[in-house]
Amino acid sequence: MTHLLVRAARGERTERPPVWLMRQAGRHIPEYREIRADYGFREAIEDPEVATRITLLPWDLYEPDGVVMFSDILTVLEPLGFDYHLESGVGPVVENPVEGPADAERPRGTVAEDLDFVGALLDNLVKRVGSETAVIGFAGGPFTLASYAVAGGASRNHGPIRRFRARHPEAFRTLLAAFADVVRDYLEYQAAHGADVVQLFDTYAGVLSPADYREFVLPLHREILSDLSVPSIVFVRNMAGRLDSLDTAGADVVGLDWTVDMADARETLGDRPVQGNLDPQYLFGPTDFVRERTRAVIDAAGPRGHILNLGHGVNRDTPVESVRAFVETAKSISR
Ligand SMILES: Cc1c2[nH]c(c1CCC(=O)O)Cc1[nH]c(c(CCC(=O)O)c1C)Cc1[nH]c(c(CCC(=O)O)c1C)Cc1[nH]c(c(C)c1CCC(=O)O)C2
Repeated sequence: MTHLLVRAARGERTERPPVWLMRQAGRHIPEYREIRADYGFREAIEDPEVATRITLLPWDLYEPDGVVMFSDILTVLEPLGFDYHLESGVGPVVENPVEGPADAERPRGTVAEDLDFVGALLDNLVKRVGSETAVIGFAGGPFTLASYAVAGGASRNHGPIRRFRARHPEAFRTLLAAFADVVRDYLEYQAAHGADVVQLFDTYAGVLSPADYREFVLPLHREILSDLSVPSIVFVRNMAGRLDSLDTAGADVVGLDWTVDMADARETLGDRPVQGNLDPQYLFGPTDFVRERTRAVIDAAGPRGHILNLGHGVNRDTPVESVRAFVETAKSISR
């Protein structure tokens, strides 16, 4: 059986839109917060049994059309030669950030060895729910990873990596290319372990000027995504007005944030399958409002090649009832 999510990713007409949520396995779920009281963030990610339990929390609550492996985009920093941890209240911290242009390339590890816990997690998921729902893998994109690697953590408007691009364009290019090589290996590794679909989160690449995105990042997106052995989704925020660029990133599906009007996106992108794009903050409104706005997204996207999702990750403290209303709206459709 081909999963509904895969059929939509290929651009088929579906009887209803498949639905999942970015960051569905996380802090909006009370049981997640309980598990995290017993395990550190990296401990949870690196223990395949704990990561399996966390991945399946939203499956137990909502039965979405895909389960996204519980992991983080930053895990791949390890084979790239960076150490990191998550600091509560601060966010991710990279302990040995890029020091300068000479530091753009470091000795690299191997994905299959350094990230063997991800393969074990995917094996578990395929065994447990693979016949019922799609298993979704993912990786961070080169720009988003490089932003953390250069700034050493979250940064306001990604100033450090943008300054690095201005001062050291060749080192910037080398750094991104090294990241892209590992990311491609990593996504193929996930496909080999049974991921049905993979998503590239280059969430922050939209802070670049259109010309810089086209020159430095787009060719790498193509290198990563073209000819992968499973369908792929590309997600970059703040690309309203330049979806034509994103359309050529090599992905089967273009992810849309909530600042894009779905009907406009359809006009620009033609037959290209799309994913999105309800504003995650709408889930803090009344459930009738959630249903109505979700229905509007589904109607604007039409019956062919649409994966219903939020326009970005689900926020912490989002009511479980709202997420349920969102998923049920997709499931109630029959066409
Ligand atoms: C930039 C980025 C990161 N991580 C990710 C991105 C790209 C996409 C996006 O912007 O949403 C992607 C990500 N992070 C996580 C997933 C898991 C799968 C899913 O449910 O979608 C995915 C796909 C789990 C996580 N990753 C993280 C958590 C929270 C961990 C916790 O506090 O328990 C989860 C559930 C930690 C993390 N990791 C990162 C950030 C910014 C944070 C939050 C820091 C904070 O606010 O405390 C880096």
